[in-house]
Amino acid sequence: MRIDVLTVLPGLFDCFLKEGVIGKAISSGKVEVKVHNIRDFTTDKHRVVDDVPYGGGPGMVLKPEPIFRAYDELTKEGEKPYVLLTEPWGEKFNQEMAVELSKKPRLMIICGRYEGVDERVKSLVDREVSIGDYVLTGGELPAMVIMDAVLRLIPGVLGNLESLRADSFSDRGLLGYPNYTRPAEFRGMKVPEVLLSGHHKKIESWRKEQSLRKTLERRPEIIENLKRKGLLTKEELE
Ligand SMILES: OB(O)c1ccc2cc[nH]c2c1
Repeated sequence: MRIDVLTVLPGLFDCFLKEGVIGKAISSGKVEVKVHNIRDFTTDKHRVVDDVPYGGGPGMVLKPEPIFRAYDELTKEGEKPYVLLTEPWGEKFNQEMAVELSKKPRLMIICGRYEGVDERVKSLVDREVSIGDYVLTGGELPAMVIMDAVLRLIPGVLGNLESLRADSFSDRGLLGYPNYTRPAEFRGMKVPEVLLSGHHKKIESWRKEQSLRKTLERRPEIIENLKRKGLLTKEELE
């Protein structure tokens, strides 16, 4: 997969693209991520990327020309990207969307700003996406959240060990089961006996039950959504 990111703050992505699972996936060539400074696609000497909104009002709006120039330049060759715009008012991002996006060969993420982008930019956009109902200073952090959730799903990115753990449970958006490690007792708090039993079938069944129980308690809408889509097995529904 290739991802092109358009942003006025490219420096925010430096650590994200160098460290951890995502950093390894990029350095190994499993995925390609290019971050582009929208300012590099301006033509005036002051490299202006935003302007005051027509009709008045607070803040500044990202101008359409530099973004269109970037899009035209970056799509001259190769497959056309599926274009996302990070916006506070976008469609709520979730695991289902992450799975869908992970199947696209190429993405472009235009990072919105709180004051917004010129409406005409949306003629380039396939999906306006929000990571939640809260005010941020820009769409760069949402872009990193989206990339992290999507890129970890690319075959080979998580590596062998981790991919064994990435079962259909987490990828259906169900909450995880409780995790423990040594010591078996700490300040009077004991690890559940089943996890010490070495009985893999019982452990797997306990973990599934814990995950379903936690999801039902904290995010019942996820269970309802999976039920509606027939994505819960008969055993899981019991
Ligand atoms: O919730 B979000 O995903 C989101 C996206 C972009 C911006 C820009 C300013 N606040 C934002 C919030």
